[in-house]
Amino acid sequence: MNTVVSPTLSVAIFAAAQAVKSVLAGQSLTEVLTTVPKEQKAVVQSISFYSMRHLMSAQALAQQLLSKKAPNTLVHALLLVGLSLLIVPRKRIHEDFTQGIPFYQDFTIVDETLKAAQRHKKSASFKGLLNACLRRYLREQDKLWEIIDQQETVQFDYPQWWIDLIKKSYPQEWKAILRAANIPGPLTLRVNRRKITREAYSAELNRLAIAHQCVGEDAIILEKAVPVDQIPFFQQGYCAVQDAGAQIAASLLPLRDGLRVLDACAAPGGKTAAVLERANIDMTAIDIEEKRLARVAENLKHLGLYSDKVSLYTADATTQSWWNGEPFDIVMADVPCTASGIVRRHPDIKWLRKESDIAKTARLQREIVRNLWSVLKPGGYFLYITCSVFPQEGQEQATFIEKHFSDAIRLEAPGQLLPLATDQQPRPWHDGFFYALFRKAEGTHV
Ligand SMILES: C[S@@+](CC[C@H](N)C(=O)[O-])C[C@H]1O[C@@H](n2cnc3c(N)ncnc32)[C@H](O)[C@@H]1O
Repeated sequence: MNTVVSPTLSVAIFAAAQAVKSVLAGQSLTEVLTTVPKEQKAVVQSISFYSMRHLMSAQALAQQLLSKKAPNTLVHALLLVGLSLLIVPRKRIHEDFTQGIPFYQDFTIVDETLKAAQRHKKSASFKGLLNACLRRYLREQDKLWEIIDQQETVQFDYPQWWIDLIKKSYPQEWKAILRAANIPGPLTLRVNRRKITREAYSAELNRLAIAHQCVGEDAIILEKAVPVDQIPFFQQGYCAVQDAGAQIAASLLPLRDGLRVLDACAAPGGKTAAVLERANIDMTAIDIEEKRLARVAENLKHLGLYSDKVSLYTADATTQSWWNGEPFDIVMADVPCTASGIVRRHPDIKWLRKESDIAKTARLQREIVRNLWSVLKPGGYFLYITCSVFPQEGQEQATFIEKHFSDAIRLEAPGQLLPLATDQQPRPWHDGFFYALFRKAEGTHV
């Protein structure tokens, strides 16, 4: 095992501020974090994720503290990161779930943020301003919170349009849905049933005194997250990391050896692999992004699931250029969506999405579904999936499929899976997903 030397806090704060700045300019945090040196990754990720989770609060405080606009985006981002570390004790929902976000003394946070500012000429000359803002926050925090805490956006740390939409869609559960997504998701494994049974893997974890919980058919939730290289038998392909909600896909399909299955939006291949673990099927997996599709191949190889029965194509699921004309027994359409159901694992989504994106993705989803319905055999199964909690991408699309295709028969499936935070279960065991399953009536023509 490699020993990773932790960077100093100021280095981590500086890198986290760069990451926050990039997200505010529209870049995905996952993408930004790939450029962070390995030895800094864990701490930079934990600080930038925390800042993303509580960005609305930090922004509202920054607005109170600055008499005018921040001099530049780097200084603004440093202020947001410094403030988000200072508000940890106020925002802490449950001791165990802060996962890696350490408590620092207030004076340490201020000093290290100022040292971070010194790392770049654009921020070095504004150390005085940062110092004044952070110290004023410490002096006047009760008064400041009294002013900003009236705002729903601050109470929940979401943009107002998002809060309004969740409130309208789920009048009973809206608060629990919003709160759940601000708590980091657990590390969940899917046991590769080709290599070991879930029971045997669980027994192995018990032997190693690794606390865990078995959920669903193949999932194991580890009580404490660890780096993947410390997951027992991960390197040998005995398990993969996959949210328990995502694992439901394979369990809904009537899989058996010899069937022709299409995974239409496959990358990085989590559901492709889960399906291949269950039966010797003839798998066609496509994805529009070449780089992401390459990860499907890597992941299948790692799990020992890659064979000549697997065909991978970089292709657009709204076209049929990739198709050899032979219809599929099963089509799995894990369509592109706003990803509003996986915010706890990707907190930048809250700030990257715009309300207008929902209609755009919903249009693309319908285009993909229209195209894929025609590659399905009569009598075949069609599984529509999104990792969204917005009904426009879930329930409304399922209703569209039922109405638009006269040969579509809707079958039993979970529908909208909501991750809800309750006092008993502050951290839900799955992300937000939508599943609708259809059968194409027999006697229809492709
Ligand atoms: C929700 S992710 C799929 C996750 C994957 N099924 C899994 O379980 O690992 C959606 C995928 O759709 C792909 N995608 C987006 N537009 C597409 C299109 N028009 N045709 C095919 N794939 C598309 C994206 O590149 C992305 O990899």
